[in-house]
Amino acid sequence: MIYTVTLNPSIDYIVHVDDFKEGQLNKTKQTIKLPGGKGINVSRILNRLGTPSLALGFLGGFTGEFIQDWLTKEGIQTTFTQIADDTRINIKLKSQTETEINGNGPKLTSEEIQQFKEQLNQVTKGDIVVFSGSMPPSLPSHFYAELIQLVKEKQGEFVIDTTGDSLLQALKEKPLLVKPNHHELADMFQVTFSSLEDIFPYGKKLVEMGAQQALVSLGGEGALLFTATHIYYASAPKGILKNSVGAGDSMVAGFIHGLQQTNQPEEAFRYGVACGSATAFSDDLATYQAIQDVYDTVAIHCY
Ligand SMILES: Nc1ncnc2c1ncn2[C@@H]1O[C@H](COP(=O)(O)OP(=O)(O)O)[C@@H](O)[C@H]1O
Ligand SMILES: O=P(O)(O)OC[C@H]1O[C@](O)(COP(=O)(O)O)[C@@H](O)[C@@H]1O
Repeated sequence: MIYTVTLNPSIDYIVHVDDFKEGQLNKTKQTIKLPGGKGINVSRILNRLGTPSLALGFLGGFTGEFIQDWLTKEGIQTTFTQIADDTRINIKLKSQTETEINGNGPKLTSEEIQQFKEQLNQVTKGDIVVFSGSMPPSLPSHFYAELIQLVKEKQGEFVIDTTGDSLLQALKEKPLLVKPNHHELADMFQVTFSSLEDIFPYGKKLVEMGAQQALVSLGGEGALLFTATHIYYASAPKGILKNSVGAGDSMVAGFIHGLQQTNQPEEAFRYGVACGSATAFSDDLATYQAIQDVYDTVAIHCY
């Protein structure tokens, strides 16, 4: 079974404004409300690819209900821990440029946290747990480390898509996959990248430090995959950018799906790139058909 863990889900409120002017009254051209949060996005794409998963995390209030209803309608299995506070709303403002305002997240009680941890007891050998995204402020900084230990005790595998120290600490536990984007990778090692080759030593480092596979996404420039033996590069498939929110999560979902289907990292990479780009070319996350259309155009170069 694949479990996705979204500790800090969100409603993604996507607001299109023509010619946004700061400090003035602006009118929206179009608004879209979507269930968000990285693990939830992974579950939604897996579902479209026909790979079942169980979505875990915290949900509360009217915002939590919106997300739960949406996922139920899509036929996604969920066991969210109910919380008293409201799930956050993240604003994605699309105008001349893209601006994001992400909420900090709700308050969690110690009972709610304990209840959530008990969910991980159902993990068994060979299951994959996908830990994705930020944590609400009431969780301790070592929370992911604690959850990873729980999964390892059960002999499960884990994927982690988060940033900074939580990601660095997780590497020694041998994640099946990590997926920083190039900005996050540069921040982690306090460096700057000015060419594709600049990224190579740091991608390799993720593998040397323990990752079984490391995807480094490059937005509209494509992506790199580092394995113990190879470096693969895929330029981004061509299309019209509509909304890149969730592109990274779609890539993670595509990779996991591809790996389950074929057990070939290169093939998993192809699925990952197809899902990421297909989502970037869609208002919501990519549909199955959009993914298939892009899949046929992905070209991979092996270094
Ligand atoms: N403008 C774009 N055109 C084509 N593909 C894109 C575009 N933006 C993102 N993608 C695809 O989605 C993947 C993940 O996007 P990225 O923005 O790097 O992730 P994140 O959302 O985690 O920052 C990229 O590696 C690429 O394959
Ligand atoms: O948990 P975080 O890091 O605050 O990110 C949450 C945001 O990330 C998203 O999951 C999108 O992530 P990506 O664009 O990286 O795929 C949004 O749905 C959500 O608003």
